[in-house]
Amino acid sequence: MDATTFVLFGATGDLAKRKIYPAMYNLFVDGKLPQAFSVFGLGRRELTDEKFRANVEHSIRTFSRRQPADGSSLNAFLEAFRYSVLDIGRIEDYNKLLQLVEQREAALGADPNRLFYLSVGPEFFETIASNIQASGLSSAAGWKRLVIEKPFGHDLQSARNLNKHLSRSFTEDEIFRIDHYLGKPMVQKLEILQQSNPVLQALWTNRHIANVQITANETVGVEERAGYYDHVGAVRDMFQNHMLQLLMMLAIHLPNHNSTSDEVRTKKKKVMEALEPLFKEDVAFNVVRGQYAAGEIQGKAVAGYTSEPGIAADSANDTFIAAKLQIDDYFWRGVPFYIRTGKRMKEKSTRIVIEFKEPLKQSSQKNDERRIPNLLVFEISPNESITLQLSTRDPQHRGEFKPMFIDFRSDSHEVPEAYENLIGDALNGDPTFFAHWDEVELSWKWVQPILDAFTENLVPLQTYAAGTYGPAASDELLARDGYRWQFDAESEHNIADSAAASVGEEQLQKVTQNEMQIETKEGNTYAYHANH
Ligand SMILES: NC(=O)C1=CN([C@@H]2O[C@H](COP(=O)(O)OP(=O)(O)OC[C@H]3O[C@@H](n4cnc5c(N)ncnc54)[C@H](OP(=O)(O)O)[C@@H]3O)[C@@H](O)[C@H]2O)C=CC1
Ligand SMILES: O=C1O[C@H](COP(=O)(O)O)[C@@H](O)[C@H](O)[C@H]1O
Repeated sequence: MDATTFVLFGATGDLAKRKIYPAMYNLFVDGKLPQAFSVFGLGRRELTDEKFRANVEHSIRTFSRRQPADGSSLNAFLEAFRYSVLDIGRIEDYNKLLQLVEQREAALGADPNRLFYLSVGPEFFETIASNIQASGLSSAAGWKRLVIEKPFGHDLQSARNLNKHLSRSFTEDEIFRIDHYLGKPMVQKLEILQQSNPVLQALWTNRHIANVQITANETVGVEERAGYYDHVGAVRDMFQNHMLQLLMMLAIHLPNHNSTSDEVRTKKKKVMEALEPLFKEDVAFNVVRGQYAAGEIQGKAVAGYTSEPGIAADSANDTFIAAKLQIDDYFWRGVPFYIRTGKRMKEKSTRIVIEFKEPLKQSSQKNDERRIPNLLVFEISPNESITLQLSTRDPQHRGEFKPMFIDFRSDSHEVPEAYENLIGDALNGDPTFFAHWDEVELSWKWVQPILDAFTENLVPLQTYAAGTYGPAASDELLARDGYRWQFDAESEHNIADSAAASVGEEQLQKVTQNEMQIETKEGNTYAYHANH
């Protein structure tokens, strides 16, 4: 891997502490950092190198999925870290930084490849990019990359302005826009699973798929981010970026060979271009806008959104959004995609559910409660799993339809954090799992009528009690088409619970992480296995 100087703006901030340092440490343990590697942490606070390293160590000990086995390997890692005071608006600080960086590169005999990571508020992105260029930090003979955190713009116009500004200092190939959902291992697996699996390839069309449901539910509320969140809401915070990226990753059809990042991006762009546009007048019919009221989560009473510290009592900000989208192309025409995301929901779960069409009509009513749909479920977080729910019934006795589950679960300790994948890719110069400008622009373009409709109050703000699955209107959005949200905690998503529910608790013989056996009253044994 190329020698790299990692220049971290916002080195004293929350993201660096909770995500970036632990991710770097895990890359180091896995031997995925360059041999010649230096980190320059930047912030206004006065810190010595020693204090900075102690802070980094603390963050690793608190947040890393792996703990240092011995001091010497941790010290070898920390040796790469240096701190420099820098005020983003002061060009002199960049000039001073350039000297320090050059000295370090000379000491290591390393090529001047520089990765600039902007872990600061979005109001600073343009100034930093300009000052990096003006100071000469980016004009050395090596490569330069700009890794930029979200949010990328506040609406379509501001995103375009930001991109125009950044492109004065960095080319598109040099800009790595982080969307941490793209770093989640299960999201990355979507691409590989589809490419290497003829079963999935054959199923991935409107001939077999009835609808797709994409959920990102959180139990947390606004936390300490009132100032930021009350201006963005669920639509900007989650929907425009993470949720639409999940949609793109699910809906792309890739060629039968290892795709290049250009191929992936081109196909993702095609998905966005084929999304049926939503007109402002139609938003109320296709989009549900919600805000949490007081309620209870896991037995604990929680406040409503407008009673949260820093939120105005009359705030109409959305903490929940659900929407129906349609992709008008050969593969997906006629398949509704339902997307929802919300705070203070009943459970933390990010998942994609594919509901297949029913070959056997069990009932003339699509939304008959007894119906057992065939589902493929990608559980993205907090735990990773892939579950195939098959509708079946005992062939001898021709009883009721029952679900049968084939379930794969990953060992959570072995699963890398999203930031590990993304920082590793940025160091390698692989842009596959970063958001290209075309995707970002098309996402904002699609979302803009929703923003306008919310601003003009064309969509009623529905309240939902904290600890639920959102407003009733979210269920109605699907019920209208004869569907319902699948796999919520109170439905069949726990393999053990659901197996017990389907055959009777006393018959459940054995459930391990990857294997389950059920013996029915008739003496039939069903074994369900996870396939590694
Ligand atoms: N925290 C999170 O979980 C997530 C954050 N993000 C994004 O990451 C970015 C950083 O967020 P977060 O770490 O939470 O923010 P914090 O407020 O915790 O940290 C901000 C950082 O910016 C530095 N900073 C602020 N003003 C200046 C200045 N004028 N000159 C130099 N440095 C400055 C601060 O350093 P100092 O005070 O020492 O000057 C601090 O290191 C944001 O874009 C956010 O949207 C994205 C996803 C999740
Ligand atoms: O980007 C964001 O994501 C988090 C949710 O991320 P997850 O990895 O825990 O699913 C969300 O809480 C936050 O509001 C948003 O800015």
